[in-house]
Amino acid sequence: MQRSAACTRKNGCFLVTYAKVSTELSDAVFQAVGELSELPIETKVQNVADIAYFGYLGQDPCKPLMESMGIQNATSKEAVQSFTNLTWPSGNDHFSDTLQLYAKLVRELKETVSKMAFESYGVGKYYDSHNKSTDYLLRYIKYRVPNVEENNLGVPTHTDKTLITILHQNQVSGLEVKTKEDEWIEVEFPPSSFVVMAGDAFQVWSNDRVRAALHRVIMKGNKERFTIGLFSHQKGIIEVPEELVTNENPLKFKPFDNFGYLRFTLTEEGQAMNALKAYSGI
Ligand SMILES: O=C(O)CCC(=O)C(=O)O
Ligand SMILES: [Fe+2]
Repeated sequence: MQRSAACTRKNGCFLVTYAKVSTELSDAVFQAVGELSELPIETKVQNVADIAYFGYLGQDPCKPLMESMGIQNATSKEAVQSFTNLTWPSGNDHFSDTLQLYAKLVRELKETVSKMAFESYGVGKYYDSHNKSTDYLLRYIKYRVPNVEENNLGVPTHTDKTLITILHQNQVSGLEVKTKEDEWIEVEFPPSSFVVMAGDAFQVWSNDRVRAALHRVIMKGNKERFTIGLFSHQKGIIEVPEELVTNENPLKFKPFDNFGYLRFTLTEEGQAMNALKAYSGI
């Protein structure tokens, strides 16, 4: 299998080296979420959310290898603090300081990348108002090593429902991206690298110019895998900028409610792979 060509614009993602997150911070954040994942299950299940996947997920028979927890509104100091109070009632300043700094820096990366994307399409004037209405969810995802007779699928094939997802992993690989030619390619994360991935909301915003990355996780080897992702969603309604609607590329989507869509994808109808067209296609 090729390993270098997974993250390309054509596949809806790219790899960046981001030195603002130092090796020390990266190690500290993986250690912090490692400790979080070791807390008793009774503590972790208290992380409930209005939208299921924003909170604690685990023991799912469809995804038995995976467990995850989300910190909603993760770039707000108060939100990280109240998450920390929930999980460590006697306090854990090291956890909240580490997570806050990490979320702030990865958010800056997301902002830089989105601004560049807006400018490259000649619609930079919309960037500020778009940026103000972004919601940030920070999640860790932990994958255990499968038992001998178990399937090694960590996360089944999907696109994210986000505008942009930014992923960072410990040393253990497993993420695969599907090309337009229907080939699966494993993503290699060099040190200090992050995967920037377009989600369905970005596909809508770009009027189908950018395709949301189709991806999955396959566990290989005998080490557990951790990923930390910053998942950004749009509050309010996304309208395709009029500049991106042309005779050659007519409007493909109705005004799009990102959170409404997220809820829709958790319904039976929305579990279909063509959920985006079903929800918002013209
Ligand atoms: O763990 C990964 O690399 C990807 C996780 C993922 O695709 C997701 O949580 O949406
Ligand atoms: Fe994903």
